[in-house]
Amino acid sequence: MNSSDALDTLTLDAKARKVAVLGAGSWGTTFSKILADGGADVAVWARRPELAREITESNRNSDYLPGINLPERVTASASLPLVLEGAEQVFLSVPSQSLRANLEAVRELIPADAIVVSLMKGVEKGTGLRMSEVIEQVLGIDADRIAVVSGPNLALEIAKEQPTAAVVSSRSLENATLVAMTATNPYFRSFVNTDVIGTEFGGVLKNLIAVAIGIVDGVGYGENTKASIITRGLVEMTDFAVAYGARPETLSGLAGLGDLIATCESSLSRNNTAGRLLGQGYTFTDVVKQMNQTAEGLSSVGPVLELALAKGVEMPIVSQVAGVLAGTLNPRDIAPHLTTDPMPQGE
Ligand SMILES: NC(=O)C1=CN([C@@H]2O[C@H](COP(=O)(O)OP(=O)(O)OC[C@H]3O[C@@H](n4cnc5c(N)ncnc54)[C@H](O)[C@@H]3O)[C@@H](O)[C@H]2O)C=CC1
Ligand SMILES: O=C(CO)COP(=O)(O)O
Repeated sequence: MNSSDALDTLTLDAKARKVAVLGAGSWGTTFSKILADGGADVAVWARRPELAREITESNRNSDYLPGINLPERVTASASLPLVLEGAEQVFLSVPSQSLRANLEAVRELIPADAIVVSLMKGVEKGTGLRMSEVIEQVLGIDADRIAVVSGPNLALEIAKEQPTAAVVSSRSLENATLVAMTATNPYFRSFVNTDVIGTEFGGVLKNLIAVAIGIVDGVGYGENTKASIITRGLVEMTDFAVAYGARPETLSGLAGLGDLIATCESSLSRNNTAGRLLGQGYTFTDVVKQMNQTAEGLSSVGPVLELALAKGVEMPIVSQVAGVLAGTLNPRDIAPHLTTDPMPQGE
């Protein structure tokens, strides 16, 4: 059977029944709720046994999702073998820079046919690899068995069951579809595509533009400045992703424009919040101390600029963000730098 025949025979019965989620932060926990509300039994791995206990016994994760009740189908443990046993799909939601070490610990435990799904939006420092590439390298599995999820997905809004869409991407459309069926419920709808590069880079790059938006917000600039940065930011995102093989339409979809809008507009966004603190005059070190959740943009700005340089892609906004993070650019000076060329540019 070729893959399109296999797709034709897929029915909703093919939804995974038992899944594992590694990482019990705000997104890992929220995604567990999405999967459970879609009908799966979800085992979550939490590093801290006391958090695992709170999730299983009280159906709560009060540090990350205050006020949210989790479904009974979500249970948690600090034991990786227990969580991974029998999982048909394994979702990964740890900070990007910790993925490699975490994968090394689970390499032998992931069930042989399980689909491995990245929920993360970062690139690895030092290698510049996307999360699906780190998964492929460390686990040594075929790229068809790897999927990524991205989109306008602020965790707390989804945990409150506000209607939301995302996109699941895999080189195998069949596997993307299996994951999307499992990650669909009355308030969360997953679409599919096969552009893994565009889907992953959309999530990485919008974080950097959201940091820029936070910075100008913190300075006190208004809507024109922000709209200019969002619009030109989307051009930077698209140029970069296409140079690495993405399809441009992916960047106009949920994983690109969709996520850019959500992250740039919301004070729930940690990247936006980190930028706002920088714009208010806090140093990078102060900001890192104040953030008690992951703001991936702060770690991915360096590797993204290295990747851009390697392909000759100009990223004036991302470069300005790097300047503010390094303390070499006054946040007030970020806005006019939407191009590096003093001559008028074609839009
Ligand atoms: N929170 C959100 O709204 C969304 C987050 N994401 C992505 O999901 C990924 C995870 O982010 P969040 O859950 O939001 O972060 P978080 O900061 O809320 O939680 C991270 C979790 O990983 C754990 N952790 C920290 N260091 C670790 C390590 N070295 N090894 C293992 N676990 C470690 C923490 O204890 C925590 O449970 C990020 O790549 C983020 O971009 C994607 C979509 C939405
Ligand atoms: O990815 C997200 C929304 O889609 C979450 O954004 P932050 O990581 O900036 O909170």
